[in-house]
Amino acid sequence: MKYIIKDTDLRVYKLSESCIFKKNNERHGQLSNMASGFPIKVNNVSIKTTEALYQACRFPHRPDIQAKLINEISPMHVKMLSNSHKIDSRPDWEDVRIKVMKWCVNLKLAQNILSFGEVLNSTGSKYLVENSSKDNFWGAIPDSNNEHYTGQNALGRLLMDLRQKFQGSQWLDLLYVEPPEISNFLLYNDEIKIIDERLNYIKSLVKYWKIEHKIILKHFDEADNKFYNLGLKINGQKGLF
Ligand SMILES: Nc1nc(O)c(N)c(N[C@@H]2O[C@H](COP(=O)(O)O)[C@@H](O)[C@H]2O)n1
Repeated sequence: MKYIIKDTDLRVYKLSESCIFKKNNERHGQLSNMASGFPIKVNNVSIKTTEALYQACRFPHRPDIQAKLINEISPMHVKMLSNSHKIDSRPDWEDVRIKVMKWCVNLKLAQNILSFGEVLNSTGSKYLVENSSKDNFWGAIPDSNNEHYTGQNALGRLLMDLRQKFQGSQWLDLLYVEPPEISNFLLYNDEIKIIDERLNYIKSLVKYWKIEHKIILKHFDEADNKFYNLGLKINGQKGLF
């Protein structure tokens, strides 16, 4: 099922059917954009959280603000800092923010495919819902008993969509992340292009195999070379896995 998000779309989620996430250190907290441990690299710039990446995308024409957001350690401070510069947001921000968020969470998975993939898998088929006290756009607001959550839950729905793709047969395609189709998608004045993590994924598997199975190392060395050559050939092309 696809989670197409429309502005008028309020939904009600039952606690018993949902994985509710809020704080990083609570259950399912790793689904939050504020969660650390899922670093991202874009145009060779290291970014600590999806929150920092998402907020930096508000200001493509202000690399100075992007740098402040990216260098900020606390993701909550990132959000507050971004809020303080809201007036400088790209003029079409409201129209493009869902596409940007989708790209951010895709990248979180592509660059942390085993760890974040495990987080997504651990939620089974439950609804994913960001618990927010006041934001019923990205999240959903609990009732007084914390039993029902009402909101558009845009972030949760993007994550459910991502989980569904991750659990499908084409999941390796998620390693090939195309930028959202929007103008001026820039980091530090440089255009953000396709991010292809397929070769890195293969290398990480080969590294894992070498550590875990030293005894059959020579076979994997041979495979490593083959994969590496394959990787060089496939670099930049879609759909070859
Ligand atoms: N931790 C937290 N506190 C809140 O009050 C929130 N609204 C959220 N939601 C997250 O904030 C990001 C969206 O920011 P904008 O409102 O678009 O500036 C996004 O990561 C939501 O998941 N989180």
